[in-house]
Amino acid sequence: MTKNSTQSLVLNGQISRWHTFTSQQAINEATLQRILALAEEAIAARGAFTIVLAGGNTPKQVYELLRHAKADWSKWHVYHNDDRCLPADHPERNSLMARQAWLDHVAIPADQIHDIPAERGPVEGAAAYAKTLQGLGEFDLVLLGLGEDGHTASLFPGHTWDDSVDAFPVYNSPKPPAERVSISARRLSHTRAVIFLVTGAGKQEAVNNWRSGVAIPATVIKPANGVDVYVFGVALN
Ligand SMILES: O=C(O)[C@H](O)[C@@H](O)[C@H](O)[C@H](O)COP(=O)(O)O
Repeated sequence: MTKNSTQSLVLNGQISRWHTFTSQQAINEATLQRILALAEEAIAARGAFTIVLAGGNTPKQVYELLRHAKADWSKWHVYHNDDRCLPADHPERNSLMARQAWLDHVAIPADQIHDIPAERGPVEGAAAYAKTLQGLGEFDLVLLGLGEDGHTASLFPGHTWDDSVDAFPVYNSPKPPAERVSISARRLSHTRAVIFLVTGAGKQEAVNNWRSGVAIPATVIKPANGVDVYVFGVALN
């Protein structure tokens, strides 16, 4: 048995389904299988699969599993939900992590991998990415992480963000670096599926707040089909 339970909640207008796993391997494998299943569905239905990647450390092991997966990579289109305003080859860049762990090792056409040009700075990078996203319909899957303070993507507590645009500049991020580019909450919510990947005791307080109705930034992600939250090493009190 690799999964403990699934519970559904409706809080702050967000539908969330909580899936707890009994090991890091189990949560990684379940995430991999769900991504591949959603890709097959999307490609069968619409001839393409559009995925928006999470940054940070948590998803890296899943990206490493994707490196060895069998998929019709020619139909995959990859975006990022945020990135840090650092040089493109900086080890802290989310896009570099995804390329090294996975994208450099599979045959997704180069023009179907859309890094955020965050090296151009928050304003230019956001404007360029908003152009990249223009006219793109519903995403098929958005992967998201959760920060200890309840942030997701680069939507931080106490910040305001412009939901009239698809991508926006971030300043004074409490998680270094201070300057970033993020897809907006509204645009991240325009998706057929969301998986939050949440592991480790450090996320316990954020999960407790989320599940007790505190409007942490993760709660602004409100796709019509709700969000799936995959957790390991965090108690669902
Ligand atoms: O640029 C980033 O860091 C991410 O966009 C951020 O939202 C991340 O997903 C969370 O902070 C969780 O990070 P970990 O997975 O490293 O805990």
